[in-house]
Amino acid sequence: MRSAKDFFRPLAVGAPTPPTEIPARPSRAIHFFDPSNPKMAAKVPDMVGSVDVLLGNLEDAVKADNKVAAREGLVEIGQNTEGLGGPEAQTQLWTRINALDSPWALDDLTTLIPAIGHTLDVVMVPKVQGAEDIHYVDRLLAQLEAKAGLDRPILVHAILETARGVANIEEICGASPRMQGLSLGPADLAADRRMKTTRVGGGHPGYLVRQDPASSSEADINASRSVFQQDLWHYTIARMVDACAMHGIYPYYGPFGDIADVVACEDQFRNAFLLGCVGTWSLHPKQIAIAKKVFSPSVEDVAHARRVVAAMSALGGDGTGAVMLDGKMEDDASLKQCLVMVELAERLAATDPELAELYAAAEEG
Ligand SMILES: CC(C)(COP(=O)(O)OP(=O)(O)OC[C@H]1O[C@@H](n2cnc3c(N)ncnc32)[C@H](O)[C@@H]1OP(=O)(O)O)[C@@H](O)C(=O)NCCC(=O)NCCSC(=O)C[C@H](O)C(=O)O
Ligand SMILES: [Mg+2]
Repeated sequence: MRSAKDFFRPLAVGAPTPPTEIPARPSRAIHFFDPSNPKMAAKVPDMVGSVDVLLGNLEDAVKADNKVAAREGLVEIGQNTEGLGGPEAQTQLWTRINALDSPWALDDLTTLIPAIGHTLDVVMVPKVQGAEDIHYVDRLLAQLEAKAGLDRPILVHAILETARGVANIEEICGASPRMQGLSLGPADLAADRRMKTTRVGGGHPGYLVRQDPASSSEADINASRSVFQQDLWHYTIARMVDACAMHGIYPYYGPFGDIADVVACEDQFRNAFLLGCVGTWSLHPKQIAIAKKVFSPSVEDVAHARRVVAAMSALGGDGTGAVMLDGKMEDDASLKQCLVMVELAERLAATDPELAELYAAAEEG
């Protein structure tokens, strides 16, 4: 275990100082593209400015024969795309490297950091099993940053895709000051857990609770009864939210593979938003708008939150006391929730003019 005094010291001579806080940059949609796919790569410049994060995916969904082309394609994009990546950019540049036990992960990092380390904001690491995986990436990044002369640390994001990773979730989140967040990897996680599903994220019609029968007679048991589909991912997302909040980092949903079902996609994203996630992955251009809508607080919620803040301020501004608003009691605890909402809205509005206009109109109206 590292001593508390060493925790914020660089892990290599000449590497940038690790961050003491992870900036809350907008990251509602982490849009995945395959840099070896010319059609997808061609769309990247037009997406800059309108999506919070563009992620060059090097891992699953990229064919083995294209691994080198994907890495080189990402270098080309990172070096030549105006406005993409870096601390001031509206659109961050992330990558998902190959798994640490694969033949490609080492070359991914040793190629990308010298070539585009100055614009690369976050490295997403798949199939993280425990703190040891983060420690390995942490040290290697420090060495590569020092060698490349970078002046800011690249952050690390872990995907939860194994039962061991979920069991070690708190130690993963706290393994390095570089840890930026966690995403759910529902497809790999389902396989590792031996869940009996075949989907990439989302619900399952068989995972349900049925209304009690009117009586224990055979007729009533076989009668039609309401069923309520449950969320397969609730437990894991809730664990992620708590572990991330405890460590001051950010939880994200992950992939929703049924690209055609935009309605269920929105529902699944909203569940994650309500539980505390700050964003999700987008696999197809049409999922970007869904993610941006869901992970931005609604105009109605922001308007209500502002009213609570104003009512509690009128009471003295120190959070003590209680008021009635629309028949409901508001106090310090609801004020704190409302401040989460208002602060998120302000942060998003600062980089999203459309949203800024909507929130401003609600304030005036
Ligand atoms: C899912 C797709 C294979 C669908 O592609 P396609 O059939 O080409 O869709 P469309 O014909 O509707 O595409 C319309 C045009 O848009 C371009 N396109 C498609 N997707 C993207 C994209 N992500 N970024 C940019 N541009 C995109 C198409 O090229 C078409 O262009 P044009 O012909 O010029 O009009 C495809 O969307 C895709 O591969 N998406 C990414 C998949 C991915 O990244 N998967 C990995 C993440 S999920 C995962 O790994 C699981 C996880 O780890 C876990 O364990 O749970
Ligand atoms: Mg996966």
